[in-house]
Amino acid sequence: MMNMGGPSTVPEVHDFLKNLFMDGDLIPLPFQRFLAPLIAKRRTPRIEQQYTDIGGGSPILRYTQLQGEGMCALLDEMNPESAPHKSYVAFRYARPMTDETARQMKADGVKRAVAFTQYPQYSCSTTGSSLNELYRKGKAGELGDVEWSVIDRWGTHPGFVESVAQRIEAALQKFDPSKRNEAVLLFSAHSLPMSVVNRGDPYILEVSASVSSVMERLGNRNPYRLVWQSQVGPSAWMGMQTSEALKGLARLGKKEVVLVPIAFTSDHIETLYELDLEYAKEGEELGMEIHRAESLNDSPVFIKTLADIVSQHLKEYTSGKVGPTSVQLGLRCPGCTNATCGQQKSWLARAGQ
Ligand SMILES: C=CC1=C(C)c2cc3[nH]c(cc4nc(cc5[nH]c(cc1n2)c(C)c5CCC(=O)O)C(CCC(=O)O)=C4C)c(C)c3C=C
Ligand code: FES
Ligand SMILES: [Fe+2]
Repeated sequence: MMNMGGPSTVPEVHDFLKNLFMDGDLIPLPFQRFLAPLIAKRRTPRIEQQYTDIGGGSPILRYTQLQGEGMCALLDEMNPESAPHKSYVAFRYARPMTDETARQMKADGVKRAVAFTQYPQYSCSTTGSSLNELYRKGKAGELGDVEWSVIDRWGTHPGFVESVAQRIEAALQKFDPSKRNEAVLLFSAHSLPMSVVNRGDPYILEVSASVSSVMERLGNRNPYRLVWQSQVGPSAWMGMQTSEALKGLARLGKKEVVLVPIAFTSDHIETLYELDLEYAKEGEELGMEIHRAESLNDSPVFIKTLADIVSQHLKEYTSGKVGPTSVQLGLRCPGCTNATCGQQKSWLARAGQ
């Protein structure tokens, strides 16, 4: 289960940020090895404070382990032919990282594995970075003799759509019935730098597709927008910004809003800090009633969905109906200049043979 990860405790914030700024697939910096530790150090106090404010750390490891265990228990029943199933966590910027997990898998004698991204929608800055890391470890011989296949995106899977829709329905229940159909559904996703969007990254399209599917499932009863949050640094990022959207809606007299995190499956600093603390406060000052759709976290419908996605993948891969990755993963962004992306794709495409 691949994801970015988060610091489980406040003292882990610095290493998390350092690993993040060292990632040239996410943030290409000149003199990366030199600049990354400096930027990380400068940002650490502010981000430490944010993790302190949300209760002392990120819950992502706890939720990922819980989701993985629930998923495997279901898979043992659904796909007895490949049982027993075991989940491992491979985070990009926090422990357990890819190399640590690879060592554990080797020690356990794993011969067949599915690299399952936990980002529903694909971006080269997120899932792509995790796959590039997997490729580097594979090339260095750290992964042992494992047959890999990849689940690289699932943002319109009916189970995912259903899980999000149920969280939105629960949030809508909090409004007075007279206001319920007027509430604006404000889907919010982590933004991307325009430099990434403009090289042809598929993330914006895939997040939009998730939103359309969820709205269709909800019967399009509420007006909605997709907006973007968590810009970092001075460059141009995809907009409109979530905080600006809230102010704009207040100005237009639209005071009932449901905030819906759509690009992360468990709580993290962005839901708990930005959405709940910052925007809720802002909204209150603007006289708004804002409720947040809960993250999927330990949702049983979502855990069943994870099992369904893997079950279907295992069956289709084993029968030869699909290859080791999606067809879509095979195409590099038209503006890609990162040689690792090309090597990663040919390594993964051969991995199942
Ligand atoms: C699908 C989600 C995410 C995308 C896409 C994404 C792209 C992206 N992020 C940065 C820079 C930073 N992101 C930071 C934190 C962070 N990012 C995501 C998710 C996505 N990022 C999460 C879940 C988190 C936080 C982890 C948590 O526990 O909440 C940070 C560190 C925080 C900070 O310093 O403000 C940076 C930096 C870029 C440049 C980028 C696309 C290229
Ligand atoms: S940046 Fe998208 S394939 Fe390299
Ligand atoms: Fe990010």
